[in-house]
Amino acid sequence: MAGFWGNLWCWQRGRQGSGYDKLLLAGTLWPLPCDCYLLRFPTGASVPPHTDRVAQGRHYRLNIILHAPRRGGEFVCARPIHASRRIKLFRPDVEEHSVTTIDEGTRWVLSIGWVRGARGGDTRPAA
Ligand SMILES: O=C(O)CCC(=O)C(=O)O
Ligand SMILES: [Fe+2]
Repeated sequence: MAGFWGNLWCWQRGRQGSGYDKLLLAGTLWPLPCDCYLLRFPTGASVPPHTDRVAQGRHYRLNIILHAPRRGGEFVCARPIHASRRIKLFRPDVEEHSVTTIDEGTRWVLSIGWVRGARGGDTRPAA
């Protein structure tokens, strides 16, 4: 957990190692494990298909597309809970998801994740 909080307000490479960066803005452990990231995807970045599993509980994520790139950068998830142009609510632990290559421009996303049913558990950082 020290590693998690140590990353507060520091830009880091995204976990999928595919050219995007993440900034941990805030997080809580109680009453619900929760994290809030700003994600930045420069031209050429993408996210390959993956799931974000948690050790315990059900992981939910609400992604708000603050700024869409000029071309590319589409969120792909076959079974989101809710998906509109700017708002994506999904279960990243069970539904495979990905982002197509950003062909032109920069994509900015506010990503809020939480885990239900995991007292003292841990949320997985976004992506
Ligand atoms: O940026 C996105 O649309 C999805 C990134 C992702 O993999 C996630 O939020 O778990
Ligand atoms: Fe993800």
